[in-house]
Amino acid sequence: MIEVRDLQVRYGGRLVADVPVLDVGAGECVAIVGESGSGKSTTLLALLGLTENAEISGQIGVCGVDVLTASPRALREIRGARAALVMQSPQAALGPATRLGVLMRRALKLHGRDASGANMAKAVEEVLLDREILRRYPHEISGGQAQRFAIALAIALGAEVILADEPTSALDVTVQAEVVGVLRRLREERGLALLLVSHDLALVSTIADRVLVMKDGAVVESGPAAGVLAEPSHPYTRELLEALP
Ligand SMILES: Nc1ncnc2c1ncn2[C@@H]1O[C@H](COP(=O)(O)OP(=O)(O)OP(=O)(O)O)[C@@H](O)[C@H]1O
Repeated sequence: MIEVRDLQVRYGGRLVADVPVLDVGAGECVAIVGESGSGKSTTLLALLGLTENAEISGQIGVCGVDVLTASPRALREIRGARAALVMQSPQAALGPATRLGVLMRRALKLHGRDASGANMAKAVEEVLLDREILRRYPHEISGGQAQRFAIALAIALGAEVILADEPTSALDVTVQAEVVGVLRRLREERGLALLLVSHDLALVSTIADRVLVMKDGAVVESGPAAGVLAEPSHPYTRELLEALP
């Protein structure tokens, strides 16, 4: 679902992300962890061709599409429906003026998907939200509800890949556990490929198969999550682990 080779992203000549290999198959979950500024979000955005003013080299394949050479039309289909991006603060992206149900219906129609009320309610309930939320405006919901709504939208669109940036940063601990449970279930039941970006190694250890540890734009360690967490080989990974509460 995601195949990256020799990805390098530069801003003004400065290398901010250098990722030699990143693969996420259907039903797999890979996490990128690292401190603020290490290049995690840049890597995620580059996968969908969403980095502005960046110089990018290497190869990026998402859902079989070569992102760096794809037509605008192919990129729109990937970004809008097949590979969904769940941001840290999705409320800003949702805009203030339109009810969530209307937003969802528009997106579904735009991509030729099932825009029935039943399909929308099913998607919303799958992420443990009440279907009543479809009548609300974005400013009337919490950050955690907004993240779950973004995941519901991805489900309704039939996304194959979810790219999530700090998927639980806006949530309290109980809701965090619920969202992680939802993501885990989605990958098991729907074979979704998940790429998560997180500071939170504890969260990562409960859901990811593999982990990439980034520092100053470079991947300093990668491998199966259990191995990296149990026996980190890089001092930086040990530091991240020791910083856990
Ligand atoms: N549009 C941009 N123009 C110039 N530099 C940028 C741009 N976006 C990010 N950077 C720089 O790239 C580096 C990596 O940033 P990035 O947001 O990818 O890190 P991160 O690991 O995701 O951090 P955080 O956890 O805080 O989101 C930082 O030094 C940042 O200042």
